Amino acid sequence: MPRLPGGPTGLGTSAAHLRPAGDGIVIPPLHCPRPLRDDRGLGDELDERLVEWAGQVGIYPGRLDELRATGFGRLVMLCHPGTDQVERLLIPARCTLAAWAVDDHYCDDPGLGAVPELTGSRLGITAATVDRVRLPDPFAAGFEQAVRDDPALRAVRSAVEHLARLATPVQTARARHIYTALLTALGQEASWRAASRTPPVWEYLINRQANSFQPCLAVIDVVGGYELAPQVWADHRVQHAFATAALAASLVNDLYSVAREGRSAIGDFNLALAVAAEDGCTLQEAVDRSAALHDDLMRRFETQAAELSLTGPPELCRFLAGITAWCGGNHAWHQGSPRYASRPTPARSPA
Ligand SMILES: CC(C)=CCC/C(C)=C(\C)COP(=O)(O)OP(=O)(O)O
Repeated sequence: MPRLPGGPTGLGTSAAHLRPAGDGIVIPPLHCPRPLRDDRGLGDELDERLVEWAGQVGIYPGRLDELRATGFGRLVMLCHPGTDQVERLLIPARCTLAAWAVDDHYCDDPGLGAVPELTGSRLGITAATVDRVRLPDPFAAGFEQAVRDDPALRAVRSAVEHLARLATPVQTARARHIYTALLTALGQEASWRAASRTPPVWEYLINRQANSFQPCLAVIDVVGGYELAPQVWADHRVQHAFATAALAASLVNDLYSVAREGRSAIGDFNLALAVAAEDGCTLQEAVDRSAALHDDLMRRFETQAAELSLTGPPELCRFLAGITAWCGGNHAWHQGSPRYASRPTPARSPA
């Protein structure tokens, strides 16, 4: 693991102060861009619309006030500064919330019905929902009934349908593919949980590469109203830069959720917990090493993006700038969302 660097430097570097993460753990300042906008009114409007949608599909029953306060709409407002069109921003907002709902309802939160023995089976059905699987009759009816009966599946289907209305077929296929890889990785994590096993750091990082914000980054051009051509997307250098940024952004989540995941009732995973187990160091040292890895990845992405932007087509430059903006918004959101506050999350609201 890289050692802790000397702190953030340079233009656009976050000047975040040391932040308590609970139990006396402190998150060091991270090398991450600042968000390009913070429009609270727009974030609130998106949150209201998301809560309305969540109520319709039935996710987070009894927790809609907590959901509003978590601010997934605010996250999308911060991460996609190129538009203030609510309907357009609701496309990634629904996809993001549906992914989080699958994670919470199936994997992480027994209060929302997560049962470790059922996780693999549920994720498989989710993948079929993402992929619009078409079964021959009479079996299709059973699958359709399962989707109708399950709030997380209803959310996934609705989010992907909304996406497909705005996205090109190429973009929709890309999003479906990445979403399915996320579900595979959630299954890998579920097997660690079932075996009460903390993975070695290398295996954790393989998982976190796909169990990550890749599905959010993959729709940046959809929100922007342009299309990254399939041959550009398939370029291994573009894939590398994309994966580097997605992993860095997911390590931001790991850092800010150390306290939350440490007090999980069902067992949860993050890089610092894996590092502490492997290296036998304190949790604070593991957090510092995780932050250093985040910073290393962000700098790698900056170099990769700069090189690709020199020679790539305009859409690629725009996409890479979109990833940078997304990372800045993601960091700002994690700093402020009550989901990651060291205090317990707000009490449940009535259904
Ligand atoms: C938004 C999206 C694509 C989410 C899918 C997976 C997911 C929920 C994350 C990458 C966030 O990480 P984690 O599961 O650790 O989230 P929490 O710390 O529980 O908020």
